[in-house]
Amino acid sequence: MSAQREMKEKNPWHTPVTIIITVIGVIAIVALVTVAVLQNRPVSQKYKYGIVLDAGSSHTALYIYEWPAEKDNNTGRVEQTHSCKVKGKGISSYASEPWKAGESLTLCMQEAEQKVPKKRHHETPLYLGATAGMRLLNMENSSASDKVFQAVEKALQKSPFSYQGARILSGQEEGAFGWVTVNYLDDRLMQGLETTGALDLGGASTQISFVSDNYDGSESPSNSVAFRLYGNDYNLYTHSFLCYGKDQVLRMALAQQTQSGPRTILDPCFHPGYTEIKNYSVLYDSPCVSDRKPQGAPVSFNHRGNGSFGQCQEIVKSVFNFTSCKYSQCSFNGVFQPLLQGPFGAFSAYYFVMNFLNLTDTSIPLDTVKDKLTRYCATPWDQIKLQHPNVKLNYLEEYCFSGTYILTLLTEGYNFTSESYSNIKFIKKIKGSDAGWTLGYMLNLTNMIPAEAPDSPPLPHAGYVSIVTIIALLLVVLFILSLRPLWPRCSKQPHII
Ligand SMILES: O=c1[nH]cnc2c1ncn2[C@@H]1O[C@H](COP(=O)(O)OP(=O)(O)O)[C@@H](O)[C@H]1O
Ligand SMILES: [Ca+2]
Repeated sequence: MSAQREMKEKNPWHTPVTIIITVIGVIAIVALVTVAVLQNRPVSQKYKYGIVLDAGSSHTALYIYEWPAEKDNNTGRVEQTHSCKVKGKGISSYASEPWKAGESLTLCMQEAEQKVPKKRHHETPLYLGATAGMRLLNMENSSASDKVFQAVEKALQKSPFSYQGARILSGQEEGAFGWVTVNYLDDRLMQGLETTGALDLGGASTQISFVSDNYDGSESPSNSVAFRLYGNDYNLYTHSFLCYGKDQVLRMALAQQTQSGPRTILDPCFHPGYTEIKNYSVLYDSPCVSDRKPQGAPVSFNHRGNGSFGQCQEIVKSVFNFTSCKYSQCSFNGVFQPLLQGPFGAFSAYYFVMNFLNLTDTSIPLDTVKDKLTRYCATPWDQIKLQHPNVKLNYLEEYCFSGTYILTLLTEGYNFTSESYSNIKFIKKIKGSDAGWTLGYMLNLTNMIPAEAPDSPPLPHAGYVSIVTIIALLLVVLFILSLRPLWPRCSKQPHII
């Protein structure tokens, strides 16, 4: 027998029994690990969708949200994937021809059908929420607002999505859901971090919402919204000022200047050289000013600008009432407001206006901001038009007024100081999703923010797989070692024979 052959015969690894056992063992381990990996792999990307229509006073916008299908309950991973701006004005402007309100939504609804995968259509919830424009129409003419809703419902019921209803949000809901959106997108809720206040400026109303340590909801309970989210309790202060959106405040400022029924006004909130003929009946056609329409006024007036920030601010201040406050402290119009606290995100028209004016940087001292706005307002209208040939004139003419209103609302109305002004961030989007009430509204209606913190698996996926693999390998080694008593017997057998 050669030395080589002897070695081979003595090597226990080379006996058929051991080889078979080892091969079976290895196959078993490979199978175990494969099953563990496959079983625990996140399900290949399947998404769910939700659609919210924001029927604002000035226009309607459609938002599509998306989240991983197996995680809808707890992970804070809902994102906006698409938005569509409905052509034309807000639904409340169709009071005299309601069917057009429904029709106006068609293009965006068709777009949504393209964007959401077909097999998900039937399970995709679709909501419409209307804000201050419809609140005002409902106050003014509730049958007209009902007809607008009927028309809108009819259009939305035709869609392949799971239509969940159209309704007017209360001011508290609008404020609170805006706050939920901002804090959800910033991952502040799940992690229980200090929250960000929300400032929303619309065309017909404006909202302020924040958590303040010295507010427990007992003073002015109508301004309080209590939440339990991811195991944390929040006592949110929120208030919505109807008629204090920028379009309605502009009406109030013009009403203030046309009380005597003049044929011409020289408006400091508009640029020098601006001149437009405006109709009294159009100006006063809103519940925010209708009771102040001057008797015996002519049909129209010549609206001329003289561009003075200081004088404009005086007019804007006159739309706030500071005379009475029955609470420990107030913002304006006798509305309770606790001490401002923490950072704030200011979105919607706050952002559009301040972004246009290049004033989104709140580290610039407030006095410098005012100086810049003073210079902007004093710039002749012709020059403004030349500098911004691509900006729609109906927006362009109002930025001096809107900028003045925003600074006045923040400082005189809400009591931001030159110090706390820097706590404000003017924002449009957070991580790709628009700041606004729509996301918070959908998260609430789909129960996607649990009251209690979700149970998280004790190990991350990779850790779990590694541990299973290591244990399996250990078992193989132990198994092979356990066969040791067989080794000498097997190798001796040929010698016996
Ligand atoms: O590009 C823009 N520049 C200036 N203002 C804008 C722009 N886009 C939207 N806005 C304004 O933002 C406001 C949006 O208000 P919205 O229609 O949401 O009313 P609501 O929230 O009071 O119901 C309106 O005043 C609208 O004119
Ligand atoms: Ca709005």
